[in-house]
Amino acid sequence: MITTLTINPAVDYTVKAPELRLGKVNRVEFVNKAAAGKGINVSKGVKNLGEETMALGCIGGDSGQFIVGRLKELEISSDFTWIQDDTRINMKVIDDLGHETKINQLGSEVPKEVLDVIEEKVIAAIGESEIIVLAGSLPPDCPEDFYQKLIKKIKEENNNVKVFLDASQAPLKLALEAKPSLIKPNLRELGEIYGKELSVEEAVGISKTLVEDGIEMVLVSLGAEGAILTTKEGTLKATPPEVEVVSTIGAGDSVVAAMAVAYLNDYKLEEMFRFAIAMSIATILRPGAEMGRLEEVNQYLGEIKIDKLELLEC
Ligand SMILES: Nc1ncnc2c1ncn2[C@@H]1O[C@H](COP(=O)(O)OP(=O)(O)OP(=O)(O)O)[C@@H](O)[C@H]1O
Ligand SMILES: O=P(O)(O)OC[C@@]1(O)O[C@H](CO)[C@@H](O)[C@@H]1O
Repeated sequence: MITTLTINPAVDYTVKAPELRLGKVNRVEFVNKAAAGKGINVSKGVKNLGEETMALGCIGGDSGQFIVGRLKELEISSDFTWIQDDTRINMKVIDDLGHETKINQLGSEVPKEVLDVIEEKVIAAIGESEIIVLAGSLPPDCPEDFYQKLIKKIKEENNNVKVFLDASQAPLKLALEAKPSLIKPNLRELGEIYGKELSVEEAVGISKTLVEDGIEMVLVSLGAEGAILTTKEGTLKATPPEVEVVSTIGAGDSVVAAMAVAYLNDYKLEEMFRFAIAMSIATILRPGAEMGRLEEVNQYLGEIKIDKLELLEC
């Protein structure tokens, strides 16, 4: 079982406004409404790839009700903790030039008692979970070391459970000390925690250091350029085919979902990475935060080019 935690979920409204004009009335072509937030997206991806998943987190109001209802329809188990305030609504506006403008709310504050309950639920889920995915931003006023402390607690409880982390900024930087099993920043996010813009070569260097420091897998996503994956075995670079993108929203989450499914099923590293990048292609051909499906992933596996960049001596 792959358990996900989304401490700051969202309902995503993705609209297509062909010629987005600032300060004008924009009429939209379509609306896609989705139960989202990074961990929830990972659960949707895991389910589409045929594995069991449980979504944890906190939700509130009508948007919270929508998320619960949608996950039920998708047959995804969830055990959310309710808060008084509404779950946020995130707007994504896609135009004809392929720009994706994302307007993400900060989210509702989560009382300390609720954070404690959620932590307890994560710890309780360890028994039946091989992998726990912690993903997305933290809500306002949530301590920035939330992920760091939670990873430490999970490891104290059971050192065999794998923790995959998809976070950014201070929560990611602080969590590195707790040594999650996998991190998946994009190139910009990795640069942010080192205070500079990074080249891919610099990202490989940093990934090697992180692996030497005890993080098992560092996957840096590079948008249309693909991704790099560094482990003790070295660094692999995946290059996806050129495709006509529908929406890249949730592409990173789909990579995390597929890495988790492949890890659970003991895939060899190269096949795991190929599977994850094929999943991202299946996902970007779908609207909004819809995740790719297994049959589509299988269709793209052969089109992902994997190169070995170098061996890492640890
Ligand atoms: N324009 C594109 N063309 C081909 N593949 C893409 C494109 N954009 C993204 N991808 C695929 O999706 C993967 C993840 O994308 P990206 O690096 O944008 O993640 P991200 O920034 O975490 O995204 P998000 O936060 O929206 O989930 C990439 O590694 C790549 O395989
Ligand atoms: O504001 P956060 O928590 O960083 O990201 C939230 C979010 O942008 O991430 C997903 C795509 O990865 C979307 O479904 C969602 O709206």
